[in-house]
Amino acid sequence: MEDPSSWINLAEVQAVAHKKMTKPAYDYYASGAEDEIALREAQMAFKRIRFLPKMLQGLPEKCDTKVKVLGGRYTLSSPLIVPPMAMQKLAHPDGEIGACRAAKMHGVSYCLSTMATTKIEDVASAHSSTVVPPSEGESLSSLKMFQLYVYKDRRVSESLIRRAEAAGFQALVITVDLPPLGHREADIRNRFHLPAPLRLENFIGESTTTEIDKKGASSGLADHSQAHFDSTLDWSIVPWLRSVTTLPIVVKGILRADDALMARQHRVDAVWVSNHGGRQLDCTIAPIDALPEVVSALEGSGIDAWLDGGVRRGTDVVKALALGAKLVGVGRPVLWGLAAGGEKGVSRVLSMLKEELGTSLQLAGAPSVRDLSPDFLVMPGMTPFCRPSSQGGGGRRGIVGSRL
Ligand SMILES: Cc1cc2nc3c(=O)[nH]c(=O)nc-3n(C[C@H](O)[C@H](O)[C@H](O)COP(=O)(O)O)c2cc1C
Ligand SMILES: CCCCCCC(=O)C(=O)O
Repeated sequence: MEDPSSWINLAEVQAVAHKKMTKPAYDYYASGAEDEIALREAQMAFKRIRFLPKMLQGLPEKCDTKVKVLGGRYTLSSPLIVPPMAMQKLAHPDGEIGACRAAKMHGVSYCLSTMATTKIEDVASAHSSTVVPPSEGESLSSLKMFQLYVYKDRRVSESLIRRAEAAGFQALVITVDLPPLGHREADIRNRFHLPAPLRLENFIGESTTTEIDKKGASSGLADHSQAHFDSTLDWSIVPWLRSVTTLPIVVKGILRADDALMARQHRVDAVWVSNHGGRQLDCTIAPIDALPEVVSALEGSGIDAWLDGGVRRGTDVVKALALGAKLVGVGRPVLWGLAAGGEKGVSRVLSMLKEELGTSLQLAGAPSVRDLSPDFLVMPGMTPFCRPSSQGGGGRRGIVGSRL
């Protein structure tokens, strides 16, 4: 199991990573808040959705995965994104650089966390200098984005934004579902802290103390977020961000249609449906179950809906796309790949997922990700039926909302 090419699914990679990681690091990555209902539910909700595949569609040999995002500004090779995840060197010395390089090599977008163990500028230059060979005659294209936690001292946030913009990041993702930090019992029990020589590199030389690198009485994460993160944010943060940057703004952590409408009113560029991997408020709705309402609140606005949480299979990606997501994030499996095999491990995780996505599109009968729609799915509690059209050609499908 040492050789990434021997892995055949994402669950297997987690088992390899588990053996290699220290308990506090593994627990920090794997765990959710409190009883971990939201964590489990995010995955389970995908499994309750069924496909109604179309046959004999005259598909191309390889289905097209290109997507347009951020109001059509960018055409990307893949709908996949690595969401922001803190402290990637806890997994492997390749850390954020290994993960962003592997993502770029697969045409997968990458979002860097504020709480990284590698400096913004170093990640940007590693990403820019990664040369992607054309794949089947086509050049792969993806984005690099920066995720922001808003600090009580706005000068800290402003300086992070300016550094990210200067370094060439193409969008700013603001996370709105933390703080305060969720109640993560494993981290409290382990008195989680960042082991030396790892540091939160974006704060070196800044006045912000990090707390995370000292073993305290409880979780260093909770200490840091309580000391520095602004827990009083409201929608006025969007105009403030606009006053600091011209980058597209993505709001991450939305689960409700009325919040999506507020995002629309504030003209954000994308709404990222997420429950933070079940690490914040426990017992939240699964992101995939929240997606349809958010998509309908954004309809006609040109604002993208993106999604993450519980994505572990190509079929999960297809389901999210069919329900209207433009980008789909895969979180922990990337960390498991990193822990188990560094950059090569992340590369293997992304290649398995891309392969599963390609196969699932073909089996579902969709020539491209843009051809997907809810029509390919049977949602929980609904019974599919097919009836012949009155003209006798083809057939029309409907969904009866009766309970199974
Ligand atoms: C170890 C870890 C660290 C994370 N750090 C951040 C972060 O710094 N910023 C953020 O917005 N989300 C963070 N998240 C949440 C992810 O961006 C994403 O929403 C979540 O992992 C998706 O769920 P999944 O792991 O089931 O794919 C983190 C998640 C994990 C597992
Ligand atoms: C300072 C600690 C806040 C946690 C930052 C990382 C994160 O979002 C997570 O889920 O963990």
